Amino acid sequence: MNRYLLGLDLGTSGLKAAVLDGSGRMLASAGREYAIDSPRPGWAEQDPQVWYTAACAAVSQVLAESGVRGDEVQGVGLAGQMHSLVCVDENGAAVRPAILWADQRSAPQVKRLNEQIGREKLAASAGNPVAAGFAISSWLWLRENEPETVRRTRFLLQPKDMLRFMLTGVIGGEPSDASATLLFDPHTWTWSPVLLEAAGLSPDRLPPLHPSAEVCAGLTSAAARDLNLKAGTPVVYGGSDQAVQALGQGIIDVGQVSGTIGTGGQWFAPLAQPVHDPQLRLHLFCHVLPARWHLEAAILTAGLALRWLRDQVLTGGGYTELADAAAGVAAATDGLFFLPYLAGERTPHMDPLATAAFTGLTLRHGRAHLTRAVMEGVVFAMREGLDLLEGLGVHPEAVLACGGSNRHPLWLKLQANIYNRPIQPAASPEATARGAALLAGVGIGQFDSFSAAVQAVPAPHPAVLPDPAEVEKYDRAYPRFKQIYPALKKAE
Ligand SMILES: Nc1ncnc2c1ncn2[C@@H]1O[C@H](COP(=O)(O)OP(=O)(O)O)[C@@H](O)[C@H]1O
Ligand SMILES: O=C(CO)[C@@H](O)[C@H](O)COP(=O)(O)O
Repeated sequence: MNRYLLGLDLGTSGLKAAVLDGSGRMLASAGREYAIDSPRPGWAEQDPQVWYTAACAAVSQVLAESGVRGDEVQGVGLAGQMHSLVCVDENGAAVRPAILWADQRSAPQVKRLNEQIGREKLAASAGNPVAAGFAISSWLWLRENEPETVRRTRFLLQPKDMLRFMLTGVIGGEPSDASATLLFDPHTWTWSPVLLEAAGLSPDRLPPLHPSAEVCAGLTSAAARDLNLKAGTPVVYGGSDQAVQALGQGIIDVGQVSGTIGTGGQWFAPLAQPVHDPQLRLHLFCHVLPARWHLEAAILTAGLALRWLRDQVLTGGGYTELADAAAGVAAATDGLFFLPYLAGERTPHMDPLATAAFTGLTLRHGRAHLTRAVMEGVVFAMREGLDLLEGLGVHPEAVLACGGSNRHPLWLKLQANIYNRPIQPAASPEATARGAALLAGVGIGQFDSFSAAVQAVPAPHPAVLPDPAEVEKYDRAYPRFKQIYPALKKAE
């Protein structure tokens, strides 16, 4: 009997599935998109049933495309969008739609929580800043606005924990996602008494926690029928999409660092000890490996800024055409800068009200200059995250570049020159679904270690090296970029 692994990546805009063979090589991947519901401005919700339906469709397709039979799948792993809140009743049924990480309704609760707990206590208990859309903040909003939801809620879950419950009938959680709720203490790997008290929650309202790679339970007969898999197939606890993506890219050891420019931007740096930014501009979360943490910088609008420019401003072009033209104009083009805070910002400002701006516009500037400024602005914003990592002792020799931005050489060159480091473009698409399947492989004993699991991750493409002349230009421009946010804040 062949031994195949299935990984499910429950993302914000869709669910992806991947099938790996026994060595960890990806045979096929497939996905289904879904909407983000916004019943009021600033709200972002999804009905968990939509995730389940997407999982059924994506799994059917990936089995068909890989030629793997459902009964040949030996283990299922999960990854999920982080921070979000799913409230379920005593039968595990969703009490209301999930409130997603992108939801901004809880900004007033965040402000109050910060005042009530204070930065020092927050740093000691959670090692993290609180943000709107994190489970703790959304829960505090529910307490003030939906008492009936609060009364009916038995467990607070994360999205992939909800999907796992729908697959196995078992409620549970694991550290990588738990640490991103802000109800968890990443120093002790347990729910935090300080934060639970602040949220008015008793610990039994949170799911019991298990290692990410541990088998939770087998697929129920009903789920097996819906997914065309075998009843009883083991499902592991899974992990947060950032940590599982890192596993799927082979980033498990200290010193390896990835920088992602997708819709948003993220830095991911594994740690052997928990270290947090005393000013709470970075996140400290648990990895999916035991006794390993990671620092995360989260930039809310990265590639999305180019999409905004393409769709709302310079209508009519494609990404490639725009970026090709931008490659033809000078670096840090004539003093034109773009601050990419189109939807507020997390790292470094943790300011949901931050806004975007072009500065230095003149009659000389056209499509190509605007595009270049937008792409440079995104990479400058990422550099601020890298600087914070360096301040905490993370000095990567090279950066593994991930995300849709790898599709254009200008994005890669800008990263090499603005970070002044070799950029290795990741060769592995669908790294999160791959990582989820690898986690299942560890859980069922197909791989005897995480290091063995990542052996089949494809090596990155050849590195893009910094160009000293461009590095010098960007080193001069970067301090000017950093002055824009405080200057605009002062002018408000
Ligand atoms: N051909 C291209 N040229 C330049 N940029 C691109 C190209 N294709 C994708 N991108 C960038 O990648 C972003 C999408 O990244 P991706 O990782 O696919 O998104 P997601 O976060 O939804 O998975 C786009 O918003 C765009 O900025
Ligand atoms: O906010 C974060 C990480 O802190 C995101 O990684 C979310 O977890 C959602 O990811 P996508 O579904 O957009 O990939």
